Amino acid sequence: MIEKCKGVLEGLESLVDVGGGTGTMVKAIAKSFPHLKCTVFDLPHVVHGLQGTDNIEYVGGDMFQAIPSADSIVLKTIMHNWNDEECLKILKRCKEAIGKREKGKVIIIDVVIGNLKGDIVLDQTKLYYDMEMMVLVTGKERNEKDWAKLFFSAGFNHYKITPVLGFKSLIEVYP
Ligand SMILES: C[S@@+](CC[C@H](N)C(=O)[O-])C[C@H]1O[C@@H](n2cnc3c(N)ncnc32)[C@H](O)[C@@H]1O
Repeated sequence: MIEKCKGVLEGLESLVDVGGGTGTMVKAIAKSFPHLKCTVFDLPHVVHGLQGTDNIEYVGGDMFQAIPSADSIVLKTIMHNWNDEECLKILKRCKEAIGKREKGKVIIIDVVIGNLKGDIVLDQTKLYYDMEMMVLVTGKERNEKDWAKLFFSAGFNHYKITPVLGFKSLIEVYP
């Protein structure tokens, strides 16, 4: 992500990685963007006892209740775990977290089915994950139309999909 989409994070002052686990991705981002104030947000038992740094903070909580406020909210491989109703709740909490910030956006890293026309292997991988999500959790993989419906229903205004991360894409969603 840092190699291929550095511009996505440029100019931002703060970032929250929702469902960020123990902070693997945030540590890499913080290294490349030392002035970016980063928060790793995950369930309390996941972040319990983890030590932050000058620009990394760990916060425990529930993304369905409230998400810490920031310029950018990252959801990496989160949304495909949840059904549409649950995703709508998460996106609404993201919108509240961005508030009226001028640079505010949500950055989603996830599958977009059918956006790389002609790549059969990637399409098959995406559909395999769709099946996995259906069987293991309440989630699914989504095509652009599914994503757009969620974004607009949650009150977002526009979005941009960049298919640069293998079978996953980076989606910027703006209030
Ligand atoms: C599939 S993992 C993705 C982890 C990481 N973003 C990645 O891409 O490797 C989902 C993460 O969401 C977290 N999570 C699940 N429910 C949550 C909730 N209600 N609030 C905050 N985090 C949650 C899990 O603890 C886990 O770390």
